[in-house]
Amino acid sequence: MGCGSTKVLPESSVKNGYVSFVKSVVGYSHKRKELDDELQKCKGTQKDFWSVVQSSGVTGTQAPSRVLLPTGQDGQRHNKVAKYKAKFDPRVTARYDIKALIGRGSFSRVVRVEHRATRQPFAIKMMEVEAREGREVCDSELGVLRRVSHLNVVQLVEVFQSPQRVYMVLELATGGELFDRVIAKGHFTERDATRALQMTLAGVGYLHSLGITHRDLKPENLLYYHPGADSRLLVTDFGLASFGNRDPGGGKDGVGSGSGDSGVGRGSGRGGSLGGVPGGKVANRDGKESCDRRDGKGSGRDGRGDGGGGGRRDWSMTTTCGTPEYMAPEVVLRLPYSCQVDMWALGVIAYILLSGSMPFEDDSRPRLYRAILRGRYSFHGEPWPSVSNLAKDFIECLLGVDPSSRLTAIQALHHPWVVTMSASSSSMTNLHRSISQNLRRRASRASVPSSSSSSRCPREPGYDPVSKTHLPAQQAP
Ligand SMILES: Nc1ncnc2c1ncn2[C@@H]1O[C@H](COP(=O)(O)OP(=O)(O)OP(=O)(O)O)[C@@H](O)[C@H]1O
Repeated sequence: MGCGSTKVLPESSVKNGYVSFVKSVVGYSHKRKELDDELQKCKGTQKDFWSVVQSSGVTGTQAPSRVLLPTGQDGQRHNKVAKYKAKFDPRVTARYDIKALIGRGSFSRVVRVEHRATRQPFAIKMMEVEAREGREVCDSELGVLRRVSHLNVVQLVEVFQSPQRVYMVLELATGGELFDRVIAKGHFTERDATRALQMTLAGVGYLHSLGITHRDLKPENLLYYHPGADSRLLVTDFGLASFGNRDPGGGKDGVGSGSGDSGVGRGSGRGGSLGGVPGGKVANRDGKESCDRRDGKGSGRDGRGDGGGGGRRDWSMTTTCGTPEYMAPEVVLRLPYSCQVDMWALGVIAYILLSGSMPFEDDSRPRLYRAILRGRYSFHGEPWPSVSNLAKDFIECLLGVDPSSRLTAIQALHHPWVVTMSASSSSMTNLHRSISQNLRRRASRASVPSSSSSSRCPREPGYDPVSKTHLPAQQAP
């Protein structure tokens, strides 16, 4: 979400045409019509489906993953899938039947596949790794995915590699993005918000306990595993993730090239095993739920004890990356930062989840950054008068400009709002109407191109994007 905001990659590569999830939710039907029309026109021609999709502005980010190709175009879909299959390594197609396209990212395409022997569905994320940026994003993603095993983190099943491409076989999430569901439900309360946040916090706390910082948490990267009401939520997209200085594997995973397929299974005991992955999971795959704790926290606030475990993680990262609207002040300032940047992003997500609007938003990137640095946001307008004070306190505890003042993931899980609301069974205020209205309002504004939407974030150390000057190395936000 973010007004045509541009994701800032660790290197200077910038994702073009990044479109907000609000547009995806509200504007998709319109785009879908345009896409259908365009596909009709090029029926029988050699025009590539992807060029149609791209020129129509319907990207993987925009299109809800369930809506893959236009309906009523089955013949054409068949041709396109056939054409698309040709891009797959024969080792992959020998094992998996490519069914349909789910979406595409900056360096990737994600398809729905079926394992030929077990008929189990999976997703395959195919990443182009010939260019440096693609390889780096892939290295990062694979480095994390190889190490993780948790119910709320997307699970890697196996990997195939060639010099040009890496194919990651992942568990398939069919439940759509977090906000698809908020919109689709027609009814959304604080209890619903806390349940989504609980699952996200469990996944993020697990990552932090391994020394992994996601660095690009936002609603588009939170996918429901299945369409049912009891579905778990998965944290996905580790292209910007970092191990900081605490790489449990003793170094960044290289993707390698030209090798054969490789089982994964690291730490999860499931390497190369295709059977039973989606269905056979048990809570907390590795049996651990130790989350990070920051020293000096969790003592003075009721209900915010951290449950113990986990020492202070003091690794530092300095690279500016992420999606501007979700960037923590210390990232904006290019100060060394920690996994607490994810907690800031979760504060932004909680704010959006409860209101359908963004805490920090501005067409002008410098003004946006200025608001972030000041921690300036408000609880004015609908539906905030109907939102509980505890919910607002939760957000305030995450959107602290000083990273050490923010709750950690485990502390956030113990915040009284999360604990009481998620357990509540009484009916609560339906926030859906206000949320939808705010999302729609944003979407209509987002259709006006922003002057800052394609600008790049300079990467020099100490550069202050607000003043456009260089700051002293350790200047506090
Ligand atoms: N395991 C999965 N199951 C179902 N859908 C998925 C899965 N992984 C990714 N997707 C969907 O595939 C699409 C492309 O995802 P991908 O991670 O490649 O790119 P992105 O996150 O949209 O963009 P970028 O990587 O540039 O940030 C998205 O719509 C995403 O929701």
